[in-house]
Amino acid sequence: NVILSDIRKPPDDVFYNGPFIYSDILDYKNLREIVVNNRITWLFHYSALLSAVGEANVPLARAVNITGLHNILDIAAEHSLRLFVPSTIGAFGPTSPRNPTPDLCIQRPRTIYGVSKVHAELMGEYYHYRYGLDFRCLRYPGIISADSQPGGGTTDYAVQIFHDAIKNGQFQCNLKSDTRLPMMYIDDCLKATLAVMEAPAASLSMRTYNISAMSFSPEELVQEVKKHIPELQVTYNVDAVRQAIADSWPMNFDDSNARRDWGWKHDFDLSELVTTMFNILGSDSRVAQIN
Ligand SMILES: NC(=O)c1ccc[n+]([C@@H]2O[C@H](COP(=O)([O-])OP(=O)(O)OC[C@H]3O[C@@H](n4cnc5c(N)ncnc54)[C@H](O)[C@@H]3O)[C@@H](O)[C@H]2O)c1
Ligand SMILES: C[C@@H](O)[C@H](N)C(=O)O
Repeated sequence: NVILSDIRKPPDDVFYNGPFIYSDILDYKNLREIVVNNRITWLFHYSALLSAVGEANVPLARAVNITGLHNILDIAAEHSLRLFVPSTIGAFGPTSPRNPTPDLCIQRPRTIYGVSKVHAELMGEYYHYRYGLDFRCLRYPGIISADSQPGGGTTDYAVQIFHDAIKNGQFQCNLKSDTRLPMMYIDDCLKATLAVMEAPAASLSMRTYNISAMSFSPEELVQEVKKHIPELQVTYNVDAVRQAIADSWPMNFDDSNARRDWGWKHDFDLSELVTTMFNILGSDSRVAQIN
């Protein structure tokens, strides 16, 4: 049984497909009430400000990503919950090895987002060793999905291109054409998340794992998209903030520990990702046109 929550109004498909409640992670009493009243056992903590919006509002990012995490850790420890917190390629920085980036290496990110995620990784591991909290964490690549709009991150372009290509056959990319970043289709992301949560504790040699599926640059994505929409017109208008962030992030992720410990294996490569996105968004736009 799953309860979804947010501080934003849910879309129809979320609202009509199961319980949805308002929950602000900065409200500790309310979190406790939800956990107690619903006898919650596992908590997936997704609330955060992403990299680009975090740089635009550091105080809010600090509150949500750091104070919010503290609330979640305390609630989870107090009620013996199994806790999942996503980390990110953004938890690495310019002094980390970038191609490939292993699980254990120097982590000196230069964004509030990255700093908050390194903090989450370390605090979760500390609570695990200090209080026995069952903390599990995956470092996600840029996640690409058809059912939500990009949330203000550096990898947003790789979602936006599909919407713009279908809507008007034009796309303006805010990263340089050769900026290579690790990416993943949402189904693989969810598969990995459930797998690490269900893995026997004895199989986990670490509490925080890199996961990887593919890595591409805007120009490589454009070539693949053009196989479906050959007339697509692409221009580049580089956003300096996002470009600086992307240039400090991993180009390829080494996820060999996840593959060895709990059998992680991705299903979607670039070509399958693009075909799937067009299948979903294409049928959505045909339904919208009919309506
Ligand atoms: N999308 C990606 O590419 C990606 C990659 C790596 C890691 N992650 C991680 O996955 C998580 C979700 O990312 P996303 O892309 O869905 O981001 P998103 O911005 O789309 O969603 C974040 C959600 O947090 C909610 N939120 C903000 N403040 C809140 C508060 N005080 N209380 C409760 N909810 C609050 C927002 O309303 C929003 O719905 C984040 O932790 C992010 O770091 C995402
Ligand atoms: C990579 C990830 O953490 C997020 N999509 C961002 O760009 O901020």
